Amino acid sequence: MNIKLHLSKVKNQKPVIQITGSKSESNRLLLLQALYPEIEIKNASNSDDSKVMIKALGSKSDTIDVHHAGTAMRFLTAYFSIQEGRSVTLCGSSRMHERPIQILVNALIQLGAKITYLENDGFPPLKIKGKALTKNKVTLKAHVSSQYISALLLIASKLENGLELTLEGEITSMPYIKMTLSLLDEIGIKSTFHKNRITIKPNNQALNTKTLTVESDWSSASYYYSIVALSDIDTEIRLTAYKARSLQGDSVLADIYKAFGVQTTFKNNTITLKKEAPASSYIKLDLNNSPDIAQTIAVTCLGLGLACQLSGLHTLKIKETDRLMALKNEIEKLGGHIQITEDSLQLEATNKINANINIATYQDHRMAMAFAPLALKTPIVIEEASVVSKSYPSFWDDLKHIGFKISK
Ligand SMILES: O=C(O)C1=C[C@@H](OP(=O)(O)O)[C@@H](O)[C@H](O)C1
Ligand SMILES: C=C(OP(=O)(O)O)C(=O)O
Repeated sequence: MNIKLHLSKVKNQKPVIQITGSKSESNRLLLLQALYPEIEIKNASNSDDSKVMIKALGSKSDTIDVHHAGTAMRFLTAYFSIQEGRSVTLCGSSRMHERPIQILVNALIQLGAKITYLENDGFPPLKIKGKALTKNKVTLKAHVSSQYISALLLIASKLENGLELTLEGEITSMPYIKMTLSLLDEIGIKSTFHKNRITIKPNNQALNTKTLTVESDWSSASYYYSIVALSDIDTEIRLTAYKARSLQGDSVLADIYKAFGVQTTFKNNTITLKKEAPASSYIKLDLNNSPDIAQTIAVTCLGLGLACQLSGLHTLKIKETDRLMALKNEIEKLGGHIQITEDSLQLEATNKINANINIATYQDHRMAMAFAPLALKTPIVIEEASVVSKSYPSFWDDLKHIGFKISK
């Protein structure tokens, strides 16, 4: 369903929004909980991707459908590879069947796993016959998706001889690898990461019972950073529940949005975003470590009429959609001038945004959420608005709470 958005001003009572738990942290902890039931999880994400993960891990079926959830696809491929005696078909949405998985599958096969492709080589759906994996050394190309690496790390302590993983080439989305290692550390599984080699010892004993509280999702916070950046000086929005030391790479937003005049303060698990100054005139960023906020930042720049140069975007083409192409199409409809390459985008400064444009969302939650803040500049229509549930089901309700007018 399409929705029309309009917002003249954020409601001025300093609204507080409770954001659901990080889907990245949740999907890691859910998998670890399946391996180590001693773990208790608080503030887990209510996203579709986490619901898919919960359902898959609890399912006895021989066919598991992960829909659009990349983390579920990659993490469960590793998980089912070590479920001895179990045979499953792991499939997803039509887009999931276009998202590459060969690097992970090859690594698991090197460790002894039995995995075959049911349609196209290198892509889901997969047939996985679970067995004990006894080999422990594997080398993997690290520039395509960090999810392959996290998938192996999550099961590493359950491999008979642990894991010695060598990463080849430039490492993409590094904070997500560090998040995986930090969560393992929190539950008592130690690792070493020297140069390009990660080592984890086997652990087949029960862990000490442990409750972990998932921090709220920083990628979801990005849309509020954009809203505040596009608002008048002194506009404030509060978001909860965040931690002083985040495991999420997208917490870099607090630094990045200073250039847009947005200051972040942290108090009692709440962050306050406040527009304090005009934005800089030009934005140049390498987003290799935080690819999920690229769309948000590009649209903030468009809304503020700023030129920007974003690099490190080579993974965007294999996400929920080809995000570079999708951004180009929709920004051009709005009257923006944008050039894209395989791994970057360049936006020219524009001072006019076309009104009442229908923004296509390409089954990508982040397309819908990234363009919504533009309603502060001009009325805008978001097509297939329900896509947001992949990571942030209450997004539209929360926008209403801060004053957005939303009509069907
Ligand atoms: O491990 C994770 O939770 C994620 C890793 C990133 O993917 P890539 O490593 O494929 O860039 C990110 O884009 C995705 O939303 C979540
Ligand atoms: C890329 C994303 O998710 P995934 O790869 O897990 O589908 C995302 O949430 O932006």
